[in-house]
Amino acid sequence: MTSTRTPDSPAASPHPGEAAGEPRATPSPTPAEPAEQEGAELAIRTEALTKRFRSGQVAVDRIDLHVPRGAVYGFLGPNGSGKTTTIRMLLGLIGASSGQAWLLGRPMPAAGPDVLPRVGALIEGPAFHPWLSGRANLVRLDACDASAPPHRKGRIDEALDRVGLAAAAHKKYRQYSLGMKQRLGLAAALLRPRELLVLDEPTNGLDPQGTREVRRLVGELAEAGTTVLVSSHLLAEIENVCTHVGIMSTGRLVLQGERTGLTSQAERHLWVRTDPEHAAGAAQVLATLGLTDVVIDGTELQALLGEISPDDVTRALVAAGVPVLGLAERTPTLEDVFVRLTGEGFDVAR
Ligand SMILES: Nc1ncnc2c1ncn2[C@@H]1O[C@H](COP(=O)(O)OP(=O)(O)OP(=O)(O)O)[C@@H](O)[C@H]1O
Repeated sequence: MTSTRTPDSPAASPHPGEAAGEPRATPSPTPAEPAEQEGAELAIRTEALTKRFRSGQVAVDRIDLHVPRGAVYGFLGPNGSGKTTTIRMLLGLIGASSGQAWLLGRPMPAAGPDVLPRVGALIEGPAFHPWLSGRANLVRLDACDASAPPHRKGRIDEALDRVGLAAAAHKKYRQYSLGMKQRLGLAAALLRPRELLVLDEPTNGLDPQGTREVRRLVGELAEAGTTVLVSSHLLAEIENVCTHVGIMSTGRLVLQGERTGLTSQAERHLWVRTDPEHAAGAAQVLATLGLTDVVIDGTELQALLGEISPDDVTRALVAAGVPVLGLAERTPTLEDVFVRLTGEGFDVAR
């Protein structure tokens, strides 16, 4: 289950699997690692942040995250690639084995008490009471937040409304579907304005309509000036709403930057559709022209275009007697970039 944990509340005890006796991240800045300043350009920064569990597994391997203020940063990667572990370190819920992290320009976990009230989070972990209604759970969470602004009732109703839970507000939490639980977690993160929102897999358990709503909500929050870090193992679900992305693969940050820049550098793809009798012949034509990585999937073909123009491909196919039922240059997706970088499908788990 994924629910919310407000980082305002005291940090959780170390994760059960956390390595004991390991060196932790230096909590306060040293002269060699100067503190970032309030108002720093980056809402989140890490330097060689690393987590090694007691099992010996390095779940997060020296990552340097750069999340600019005002960005919607898609923190992407297959299941098990280290996203949640990173987020838990960022929020001070588990200690780092080495490396350093700053939130809103302040070193973590040392500055947690100051900085976490300005950060909303949706992350894994039990936080809601099963026998209370969704609304009563929010009232309870809000009451624990000493720095919450007044007018609690209005804020709670507004948060429930924003995530589409107004009608189910009085239902008991244990009767909520996974998607409703997820929405309640989001509502808790939205109880008051935050400078930074950290959402771990917010679309988990949501139907396509719920996923669209989360995307819209993230867009609205960003427009209002909130920096949002949103993690997902479903690239396509989230990539369109992101201004920046960081992609994890087996604990390493393999790619980071502005989303449009990352895909425009990727290689051009061609998609062709023909009839069943001509698919193999079409593949032959593409290969002869110099296209690479030609893949046939029924009557559809995909290939890397290189420097060849789609018009030349159309002419060559027609000249070879291949019926061209469809042909398009396809904009590479982040998944294409990921697969090319890692040689793995995006849904690979380990
Ligand atoms: N307490 C723990 N002890 C040992 N290994 C752990 C622990 N927690 C996580 N791991 C391992 O660390 C790796 C990274 O896990 P993490 O939950 O950070 O991945 P993730 O990218 O968030 O995955 P998902 O998308 O499935 O949530 C995984 O291989 C996981 O099995």
